[in-house]
Amino acid sequence: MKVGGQHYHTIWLNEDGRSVDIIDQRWLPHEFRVVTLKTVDDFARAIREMWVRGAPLIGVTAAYGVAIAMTEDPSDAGLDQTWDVLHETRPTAINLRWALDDMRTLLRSMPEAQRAEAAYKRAAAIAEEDVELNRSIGRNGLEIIREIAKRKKPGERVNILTHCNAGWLATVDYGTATAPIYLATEEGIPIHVYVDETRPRNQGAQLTAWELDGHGVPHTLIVDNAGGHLMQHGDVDMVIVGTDRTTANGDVCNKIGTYLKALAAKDNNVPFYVALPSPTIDWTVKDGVKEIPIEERSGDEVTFVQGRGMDGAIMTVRLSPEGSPAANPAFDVTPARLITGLITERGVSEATPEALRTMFPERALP
Ligand SMILES: CSC[C@H]1O[C@H](OP(=O)(O)O)[C@H](O)[C@@H]1O
Repeated sequence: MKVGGQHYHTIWLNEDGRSVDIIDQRWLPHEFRVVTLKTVDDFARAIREMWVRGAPLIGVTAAYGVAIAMTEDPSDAGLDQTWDVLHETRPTAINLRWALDDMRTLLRSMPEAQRAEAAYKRAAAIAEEDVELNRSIGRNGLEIIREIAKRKKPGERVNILTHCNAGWLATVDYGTATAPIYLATEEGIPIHVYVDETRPRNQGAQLTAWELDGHGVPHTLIVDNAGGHLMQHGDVDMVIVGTDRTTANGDVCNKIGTYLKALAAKDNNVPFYVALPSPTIDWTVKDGVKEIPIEERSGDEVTFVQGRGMDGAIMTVRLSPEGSPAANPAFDVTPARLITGLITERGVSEATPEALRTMFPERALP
């Protein structure tokens, strides 16, 4: 997407054909920093410390991490070691394991001398596929926004609530939950987005707000706990969020707080949609609450917050007493029963095993 009039992806191969640049999202919205990843450990750190984040982008980053590893040690042992190092970075987004498995399966069947070139080619293809998937999700989600817009009075906006950042910063480009929002804006449909700040990492306040501001999308930043109140008062026409792993039954794992938004939406008859690129479906899992590993991040992310001081410097401050430990589960699972629809690249699916099997017959497990 455009940043200051210049088009960017979130990740790209450098002209040396080996190193990879990323937007280091830890400093947004205050600073736009690009960093170069040159070793497998650089890639692992970037994922683990959330320099890059978002399920699709984590997968693409890992794919390039495998590619650079093949320039260092293209042996089977090197490939397995790289798989292990990158896989242990973050446990919840299925795209990480999907991308690592995709790369290892491809490369294992090849002579070592051909692995590096093939790996970069495949990583680039996965990145390009992500952009196309998101464009399709955008088109399919746009239909929903169009239908809601038809029911609005002249001059009224379609009010959309989103949680965390499932924007172009969570993918290579376009985003998943934001793709329909961008297309609706381009089409001239009057929309407005309520952006959950999304404690504790504040992906909404720092990333989604920055994205929407940069693209002229009307939006209002709200605290995470305001969404239910807004829905009770008819101020939200639809909710659209992303996902880090969706089960074969349609349960959706996403950033912590998503489940509570879905409960409020159900209670107020507000349609709750999930933008779901098919690589984020884990066909091996049925019950999301019981089976999806939920990342437990450092309590410091809860007890400290980063921002820009009055002097313009970026700083981190403590929020709570030193004697108060914090728990920090990074995701939760929204049961399929609370979901109106899954907006995939092939269309909008009900959140049921039958509907997902029908939409992706070649992927569903017997
Ligand atoms: C398009 S997937 C985005 C998804 O990833 C985010 O998690 P994190 O920022 O911790 O990687 C969040 O769950 C988003 O919905």
